[in-house]
Amino acid sequence: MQEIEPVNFASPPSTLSAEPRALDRDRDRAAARDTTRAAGVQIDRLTVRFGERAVLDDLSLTLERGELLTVLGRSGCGKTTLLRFIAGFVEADYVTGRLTVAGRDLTDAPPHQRNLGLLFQSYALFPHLSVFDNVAFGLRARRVKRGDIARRVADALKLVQLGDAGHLMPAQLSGGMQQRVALARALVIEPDVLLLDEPLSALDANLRASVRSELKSLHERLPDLTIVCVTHDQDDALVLSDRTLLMRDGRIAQLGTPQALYENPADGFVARYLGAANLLAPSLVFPIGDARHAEREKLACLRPEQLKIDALGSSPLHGTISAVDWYGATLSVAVELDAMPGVPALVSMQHGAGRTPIRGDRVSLRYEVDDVVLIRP
Ligand SMILES: Nc1ncnc2c1ncn2[C@@H]1O[C@H](COP(=O)(O)OP(=O)(O)OP(=O)(O)O)[C@@H](O)[C@H]1O
Repeated sequence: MQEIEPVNFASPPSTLSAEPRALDRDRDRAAARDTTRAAGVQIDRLTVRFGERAVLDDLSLTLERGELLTVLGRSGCGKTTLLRFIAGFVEADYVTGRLTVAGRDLTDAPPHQRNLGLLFQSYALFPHLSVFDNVAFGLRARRVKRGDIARRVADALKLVQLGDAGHLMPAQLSGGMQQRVALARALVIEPDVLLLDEPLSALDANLRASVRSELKSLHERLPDLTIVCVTHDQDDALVLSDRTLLMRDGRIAQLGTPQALYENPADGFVARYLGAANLLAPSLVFPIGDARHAEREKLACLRPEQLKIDALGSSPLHGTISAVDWYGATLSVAVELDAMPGVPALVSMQHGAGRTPIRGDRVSLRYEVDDVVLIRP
């Protein structure tokens, strides 16, 4: 069933004159905008314990308003629990720590008072409702006026490029279009934060790429909307994120731009998680005389595209090609290093750039010493 939940429902209409309340509300909103410009979501010292186990362990995090954060990590590391905490779905008994969204302390607020849009893995829409009615659902629950509903639904559908689809039924839409309707439904309530849990995982590879671009352009068109997106997919993180949070066992392994995580991983776990990494003994890649040559506590990290295959020569890295895999535009070449048997170095090269390597070739690997990053194991 549908798991997209606009969680902010209306308070009953006031019997008092609507105008002063509306003015108050507008003034409050304006004030909130001013004072919270820099703070979209703030999490302070969050620990979630189920029994003995801390699923989230003393986690602190501040997102700027309008930032798109992707949350990555292995299965079971606590990604969904983090999202559920923000949404208000983790029972208070299990939680210590505080949550502030758009300047409001929401730690103890029930889910329906948090003004969040949720879009979870399954995007199934209500099959018996038209696209319009699916999107209008949350607004009707909040008792928004009819005319306003029509306008806001039209705006939300336009935002996801489905301005003409309001009259269609879900069964008449492709998977990608259904996912966009689900997004419109999350956005129509004008949430402060959009929480996405694996929003692309039910889509096939092509559709995934296209909905991913939609999401990116949507983020550009809604600069004030803070988005937290849990994903397993590195490409989602690389394409979408302002910043990526890589989690490990309920803690932050590294938080930064995807580029920072890729180019300057904090440790071997991060290096291996985001893209392929060659992790080598520093003595193998730094020349004698370079202080880093003698470094024993660290690993030297070189990405596959930073290695070049060369004729056997004077490079300290040499060995035998053990596999050549073709990925369309690129070739991935595994080289069993003489100095490190059993853990082949990976080289990525453009297909068609020079002679295609052949399994069994004896080769050297060239690299720039300046490209090598020293990291914790
Ligand atoms: N209500 C709960 N009671 C007990 N344990 C729970 C509860 N919710 C989650 N867990 C446990 O907490 C751990 C983290 O779960 P969570 O769903 O946050 O992981 P995840 O990183 O999102 O994993 P996945 O990528 O597989 O969705 C898991 O071991 C899970 O079994």
